[in-house]
Amino acid sequence: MIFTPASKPLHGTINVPGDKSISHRAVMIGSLAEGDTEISHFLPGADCLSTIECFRKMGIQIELTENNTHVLVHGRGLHGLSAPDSVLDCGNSGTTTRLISGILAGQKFSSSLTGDESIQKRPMNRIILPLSEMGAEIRSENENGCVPLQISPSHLKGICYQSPVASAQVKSCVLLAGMYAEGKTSVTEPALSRNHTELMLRGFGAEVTSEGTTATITPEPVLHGRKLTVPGDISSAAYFLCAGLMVPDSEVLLKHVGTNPTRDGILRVIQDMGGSVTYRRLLSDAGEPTADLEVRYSRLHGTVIEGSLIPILIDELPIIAVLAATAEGDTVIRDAQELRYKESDRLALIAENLEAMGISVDPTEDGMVIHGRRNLYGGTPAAEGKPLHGAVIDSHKDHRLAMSFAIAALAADGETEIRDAECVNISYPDFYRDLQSLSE
Ligand SMILES: O=C(O)C1=C[C@@H](OP(=O)(O)O)[C@@H](O)[C@H](O)C1
Ligand SMILES: C=C(OP(=O)(O)O)C(=O)O
Repeated sequence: MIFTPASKPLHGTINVPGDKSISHRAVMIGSLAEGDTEISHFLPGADCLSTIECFRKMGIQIELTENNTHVLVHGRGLHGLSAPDSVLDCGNSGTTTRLISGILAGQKFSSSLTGDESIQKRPMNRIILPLSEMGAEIRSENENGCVPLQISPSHLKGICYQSPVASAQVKSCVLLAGMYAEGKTSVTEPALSRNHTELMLRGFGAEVTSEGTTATITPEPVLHGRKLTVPGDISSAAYFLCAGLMVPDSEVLLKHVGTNPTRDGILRVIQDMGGSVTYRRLLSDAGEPTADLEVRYSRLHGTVIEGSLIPILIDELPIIAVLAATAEGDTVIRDAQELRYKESDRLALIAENLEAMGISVDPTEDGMVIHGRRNLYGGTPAAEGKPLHGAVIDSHKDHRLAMSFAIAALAADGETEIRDAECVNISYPDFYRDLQSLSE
């Protein structure tokens, strides 16, 4: 797909699609609840649809309406899943694979799960190890620490797990398995990752406590089906936040964005870089805060992004790197080695693609230094003086790279071609339509 530079300021309002993490969890926890769960503003991305298909295969009736953004889950209780008659396909979704494994470890039936080419390369030992410690029978079929995974019934016992990584998927997997264990289960992480599982389990009636970076669950909760509205995904809003900041004289309003403090690292970084974002209409539902975010073009400078900030902006690092490329001075990213284990090696591909667009980048083992070119950006959206060069970008079918470089193309001095651009379907099916709407 071909992208052209912005020829005028971006203006408009985006109804940000539902949060991917929360959409997955609503289907999973709703399936294990007693009675119906009605989910509004569900994200109809391919990843969340994979989660729905997996639960349908285990006997849960799930109805989709309103262009798949309204979901009715007929929950069957904590022990109401039935044995799937074929392998569970998690598609491209790490969240589906890791969270569902925790649930499957507690079932009285055997199951196997797999996913696409990218999922087959992603590390699963990070969940196999703690689940095995709980007594689960889980193994990687090819003994390479990846899917396909085989899970057989077993007796689980609660553990206190010290996770070596700040990963919400690992934490959630262990907590979900903890619902079926004997005794309490707790997970301590090196830094706090997104806490949607803890908040949602609590909202459905489970006893889950959080103290610092430790979350603890009491087993055998009775979960009650409920109505919930999924906040807009800050990871999707991120592309338009950055576009609005980058293109001179732009002003964009992003509606009903989730601003949970375990997800809002990008807003902290933008503030640190000198960006203007105004919060309006602040609301909160079951512990999940939301706001309308108004973003304006700003003259940005480089910053340092490291430590406990990393897990709270992990999926936004590709677009933050693009933003940094258009800022004045250097931006340093450290402690982000986790980015190598996503849908692609995002650290390598961010650096490679920014360089293809004329930005000088010094890659490191756990991050990079980006030498921003803001000083070359003349302060008008005209093609002359743009900080980046148009280039051919290989997304490696990674949705976050495709979207990040579609935004980079706005600040480039010629056409940019993005390969496999349709992969945005994973987390933001209407991304290109929404992007286009800001230039009309
Ligand atoms: O729990 C979740 O919903 C997610 C956790 C993060 O992964 P890790 O747990 O691997 O950090 C994130 O990158 C992913 O997009 C969604
Ligand atoms: C890493 C991501 O998702 P997942 O781990 O669920 O595949 C992502 O959406 O950027």
